Amino acid sequence: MPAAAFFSAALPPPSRTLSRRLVVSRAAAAAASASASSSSGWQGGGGVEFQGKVGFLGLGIMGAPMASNLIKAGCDVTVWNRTKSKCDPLLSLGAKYEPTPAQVASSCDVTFAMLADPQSAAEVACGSSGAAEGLAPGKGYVDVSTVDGATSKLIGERITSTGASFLEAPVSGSKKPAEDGLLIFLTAGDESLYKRVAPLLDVMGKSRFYLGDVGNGAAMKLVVNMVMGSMMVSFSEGLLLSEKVGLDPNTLVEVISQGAISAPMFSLKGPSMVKAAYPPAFPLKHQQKDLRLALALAESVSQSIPTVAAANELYKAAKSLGLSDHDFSAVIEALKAKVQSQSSQ
Ligand SMILES: NC(=O)C1=CN([C@@H]2O[C@H](COP(=O)(O)OP(=O)(O)OC[C@H]3O[C@@H](n4cnc5c(N)ncnc54)[C@H](OP(=O)(O)O)[C@@H]3O)[C@@H](O)[C@H]2O)C=CC1
Ligand SMILES: O=CCCC(=O)O
Repeated sequence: MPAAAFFSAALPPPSRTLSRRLVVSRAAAAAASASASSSSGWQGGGGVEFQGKVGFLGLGIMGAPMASNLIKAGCDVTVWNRTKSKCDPLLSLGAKYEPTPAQVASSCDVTFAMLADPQSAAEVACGSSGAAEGLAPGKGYVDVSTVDGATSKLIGERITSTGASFLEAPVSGSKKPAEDGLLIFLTAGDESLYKRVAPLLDVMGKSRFYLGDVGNGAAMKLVVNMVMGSMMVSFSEGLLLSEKVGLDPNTLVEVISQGAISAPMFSLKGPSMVKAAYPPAFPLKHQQKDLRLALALAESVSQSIPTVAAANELYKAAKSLGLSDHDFSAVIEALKAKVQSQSSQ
């Protein structure tokens, strides 16, 4: 059975409301696909089939492991990255290379893009030698970068003007989940493209949400990341305060891990934050970008998000301290600097 037919049969029909969504975990997809037969082409996790060549643009912290997982799963992958040397590890795994996004898009059936920010996502999709120049009817473009809804719509309009299909699919989950194929996809846009690439999403992720119109995936991602950015600031304040009042911050991390506010983020980042080590998994500059975009999203519906606004100021201060390329947990250093300057006044 073709993948699209399989998914139409296996998934519940979406409701007609704006919030309509399909939520599928990899376990559920694999279990359902065990009963589906397949004839030829690539067999992904759970026996679900994807036919065609896959392009991948942007091989940073996230893009490289995502593309790598597709290659390891047996997909025919063609890569491009602005800094060409970052393609080398993927080429060693068997990927092909094309020198422009347009050439990747033109040589592949579906192209994924994982770029830094709205500007780079738009440039790679719509700029000179951008992916749109290589797209045509029957092809698909899936933007997994974290951008704002307006940028995503702009990219989507350019992509669909070529006759190709567009899906926005930002991800929740960082470097390790990307390496382990455990990302969460927040998709919106062309539903048949969503169904077509579902087997690929299931290689790279543990679950996928289909959220309706383009912009809804971007909005969901920004809301999630604004909560995360504020949580990190609050955690940083707690770590510093615990130390200042004579407690061991490592014990605070342990106490938090056992209670109602336990979160993998605190357990994972806490021990290295106590040692003032911030190896980049989620670069601080991207977290600040997401807070900036979340503030604009809130502004668009006249909602006040004062905690996020305050957190954003701290991330901006951290950037001015030269911490942009460190992990976002380095925001604690901006707090330390603030506390120090207050105590020296
Ligand atoms: N790291 C994380 O934990 C997560 C990140 N994200 C989001 O995913 C996206 C990528 O993140 P991440 O991989 O961490 O970021 P990186 O900074 O590691 O990678 C950014 C990528 O964008 C490319 N790029 C930047 N500017 C341009 C440009 N002007 N033209 C072409 N390419 C460009 C870079 O190319 P080059 O190598 O040449 O610099 C690189 O491939 C971001 O939107 C981020 O917010 C989402 C979930 C988790
Ligand atoms: O955008 C980055 C998200 C990082 C995470 O979900 O851990």
